[in-house]
Amino acid sequence: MKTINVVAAILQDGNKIYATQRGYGKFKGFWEFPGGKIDEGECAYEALHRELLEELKIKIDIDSLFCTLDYDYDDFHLHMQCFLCTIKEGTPVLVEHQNALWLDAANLDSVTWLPADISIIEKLKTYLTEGK
Ligand SMILES: Nc1nc2c([nH]c(=O)n2[C@@H]2O[C@H](COP(=O)(O)OP(=O)(O)OP(=O)(O)O)[C@@H](O)[C@H]2O)c(=O)[nH]1
Repeated sequence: MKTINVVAAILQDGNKIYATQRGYGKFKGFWEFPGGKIDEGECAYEALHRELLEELKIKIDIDSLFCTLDYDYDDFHLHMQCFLCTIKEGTPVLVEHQNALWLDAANLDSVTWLPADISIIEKLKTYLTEGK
């Protein structure tokens, strides 16, 4: 099975995280962290800066790696690196996504996350409530 390497931004503003809703494709309507595939020749950081500029028209600061994740979808293996980030410049504009929400720990379960993201959500709740 082919592996795709993806980077995702866990955008933080105080105790809230930015969730975006996919606007196209097989998982249209599911919620995710903004980001996308690492292109050939790019490092993870370059890919994340590029994706956030393309998808949301924002410049970000990448603060730290929150987690890496491996997940088997039916047709590919996902390897995803998730970074804690903050917005450096701009206000998000939804170029590809159909909706977006700032969610705190109590509301993280109020949307339907992509299957691979469910394990991150549990970890994020602990991080947001206990700071670890
Ligand atoms: N961005 C993002 N992708 C995720 C998450 N969780 C998850 O399973 N994925 C999967 O990772 C892949 C990322 O691809 P993408 O479609 O966002 O990437 P892209 O913008 O480079 O793609 P495209 O232009 O080829 O559609 C998708 O298959 C998506 O379902 C997540 O939280 N954020």
